[in-house]
Amino acid sequence: MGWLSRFEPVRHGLNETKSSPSGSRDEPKRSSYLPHEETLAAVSTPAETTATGTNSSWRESRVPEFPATPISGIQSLMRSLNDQQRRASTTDSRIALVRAGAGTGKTATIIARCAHLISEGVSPNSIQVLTFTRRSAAEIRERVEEILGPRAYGLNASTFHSWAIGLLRNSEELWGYAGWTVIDADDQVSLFREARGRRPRGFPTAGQIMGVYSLARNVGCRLSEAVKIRLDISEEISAELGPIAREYERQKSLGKYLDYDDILDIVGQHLGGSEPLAAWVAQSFNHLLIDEVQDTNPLQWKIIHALAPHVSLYCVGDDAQSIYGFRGADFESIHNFKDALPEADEFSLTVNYRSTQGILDLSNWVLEQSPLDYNKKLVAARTESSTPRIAEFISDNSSADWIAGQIQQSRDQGEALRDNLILARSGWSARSMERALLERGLPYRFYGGQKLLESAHIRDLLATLRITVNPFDKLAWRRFLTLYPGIGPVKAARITEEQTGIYIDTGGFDFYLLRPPVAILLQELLEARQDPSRSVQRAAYHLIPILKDKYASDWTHRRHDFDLLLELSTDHTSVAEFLEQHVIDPLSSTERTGGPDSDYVVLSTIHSSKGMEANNVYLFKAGPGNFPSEQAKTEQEIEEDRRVLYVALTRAKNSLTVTRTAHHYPPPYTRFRTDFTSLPYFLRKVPHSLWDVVHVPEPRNTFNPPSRKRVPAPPSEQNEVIPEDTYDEVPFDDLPHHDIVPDDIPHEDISFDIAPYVDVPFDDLPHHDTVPDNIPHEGISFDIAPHNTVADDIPYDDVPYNDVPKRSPQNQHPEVSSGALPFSAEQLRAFGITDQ
Ligand SMILES: Nc1ncnc2c1ncn2[C@@H]1O[C@H](COP(=O)(O)OP(=O)(O)OP(=O)(O)O)[C@@H](O)[C@H]1O
Repeated sequence: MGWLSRFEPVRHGLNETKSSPSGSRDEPKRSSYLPHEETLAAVSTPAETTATGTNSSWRESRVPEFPATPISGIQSLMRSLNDQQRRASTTDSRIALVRAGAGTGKTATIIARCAHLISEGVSPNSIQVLTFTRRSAAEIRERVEEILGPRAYGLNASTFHSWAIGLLRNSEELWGYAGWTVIDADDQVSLFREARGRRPRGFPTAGQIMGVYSLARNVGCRLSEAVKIRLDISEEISAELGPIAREYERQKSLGKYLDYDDILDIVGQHLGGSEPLAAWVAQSFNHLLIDEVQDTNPLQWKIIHALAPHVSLYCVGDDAQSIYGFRGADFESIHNFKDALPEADEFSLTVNYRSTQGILDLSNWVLEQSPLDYNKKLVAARTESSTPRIAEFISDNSSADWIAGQIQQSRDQGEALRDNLILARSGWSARSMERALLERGLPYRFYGGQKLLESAHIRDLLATLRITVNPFDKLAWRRFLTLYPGIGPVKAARITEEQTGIYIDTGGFDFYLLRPPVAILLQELLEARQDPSRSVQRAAYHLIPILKDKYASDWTHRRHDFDLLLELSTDHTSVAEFLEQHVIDPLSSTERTGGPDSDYVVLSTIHSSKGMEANNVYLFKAGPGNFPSEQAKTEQEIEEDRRVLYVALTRAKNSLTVTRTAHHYPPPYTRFRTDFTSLPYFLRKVPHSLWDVVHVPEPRNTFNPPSRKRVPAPPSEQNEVIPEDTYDEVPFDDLPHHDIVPDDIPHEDISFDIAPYVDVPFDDLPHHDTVPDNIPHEGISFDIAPHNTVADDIPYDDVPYNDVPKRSPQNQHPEVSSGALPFSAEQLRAFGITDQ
């Protein structure tokens, strides 16, 4: 079958052979997250709706749904735990905090906790685990199922956002966001770009404004305070950001959009504002378990706090692994746990089962250098020894080539590729590593890179589907219409206004006013709204010829993504659900490559590597400027970067190799004119006993500046950084990826791979307009690196800043009737949440 024929009219559609996401097993449908009909019926009984949320009400409602019977899986699990873990996982405390260091078995303990509860007779349906990544939610669920078998089916484990959107969706009449579209960071930036308008050079970019606005919402501070933390701008400019945020909110309301921040904020505000509502929501799960609690931000805390009186709360975390401060995570929340919830019992786990003592010694040393007292000295249970290695290179490319060579050698000696984990600070900084792996033909999966649904060709296709779910989605209309030759932004905006107006008046579109191809596709998609795979097929069938032209330069690379998209769509029962789930929990485009048994190297950003471990870990590009990052200015930011390094080091089981590059591209290719010796650097004075220096002969075919004055320092000096005077001008043609930039682009404006740990949408990069559309943007960065501008997982508005209006019926779209805070007594009564 030809490739395009997959997208031709379906006779034997994929839906006919649709299997459950977890395979052929007849898996009971996971419980919907929250108040659904049965729950509503149940809470309508006065005795229960008046639950006050005291301990006794929690205990009374904890009626076992399965008889407690011995299960051999649980017995052997309990035997495999140490005393501390066993005590922590079987506690009777209603509120518990397990605070422990890296590799001490926190994940093992939360899994054991779930298994213990179920074996005691608690229904898996009434256990809700909240995690920070889809991967760890899936891991917890799968491992509990491995231990207990079918008895564990129905355990709820999801990310905070996924859980919160489930809550909004399962009782839409109450919350009032039916038909609203969840938008991702790219769409947010587009709205901010419009709200920002034509401001002069030097004014914060749309991405930066979005970043500070999100920060304000997450930490609950005023916008102007967030600006002071994040941006170095005058008060006059800062004052202009309030109206921009207000306009953003207005546009969101008109387009019926929810951003990431809205999802948690709406839930947090409502639960925090109404105890009966919190009690009602908590009816769906008697046990709430939170993984990585150190990464919760004030909004997430608000939710936990509101639910705490009504459930058994079990939290695990490690303060030394708190690395999400940039999106509002409160490092102190774990320290203040007992103040917030005095009833809590604390448990600690102190023995590390993952790493050799040599690896832990280096990790411990890194924390010991901190002015903060982490009070963590990891001790290995393992008796084998290994000493970490440091290898220094003259360029990132030679470092990447060497790592790839090491992995290839180990594979030749029979080791699995999956035994190797390569860690980089950002998707951008991992690029040269990807190139080296590709060159050697080593399959890899990349965690934390560009997400599938973020790529332009996929967004083009999905825009079409989005209109059918939310006819007011202006961003989607415009993206869809401008795909067609002859329709520019102005015409697209006119058609959008026209059609949304018609929709408000008639509840449908006027197809006669649209061009035939547009009308046909739209009509087909409207009919297929309950069939996501058919929708994807139809949209692909119509649009692929257009997209093929639009992305001609790298079409062969992009076209396979449509297969993946089609595969993903089969896991869902409606287009709305499909679109939403993949915005909430996006899948990296490489996460699904290879079959489940295929062997591949794992390449990950450090932030995405939480909870991972591997026999051999390579920390790529750990030089000055990265640890801490040059963008880390405040003490808190520097400390957070120390913890990022700590997370990276503690992923290693048997061997740990740190690489760094002594050379940085000189001006004019970057704006880095810094003397690197003057930068703070966590690994500058590492005692020689803690690592072995590997002297690597410079490999062939790597970036090698022609007039370089120095060779890598001899081993004795390798803990020192080579001074800046060794950086010579590097001709453009020696820069990696230079060949993707055509000759007519002004090369002076371009550098590559040098924007550490930022995911700035291409269109937000300065100079982006110097690069024509047919150049693959992924390969290009410019010499800017705003610090963590785009956070990918953040929550909405308590209006911590006075200048942005509260969400209320008055400032929403005419059709919208709810969203006001808090719910009225009438609303609560109507939904059986209260009876008076
Ligand atoms: N009691 C035990 N006996 C043997 N191995 C154990 C025990 N507990 C945990 N382990 C192993 O130790 C490793 C680390 O465990 P786990 O991932 O649960 O730690 P963690 O505290 O969640 O780590 P991190 O926070 O660093 O991701 C895993 O390989 C796990 O199988």
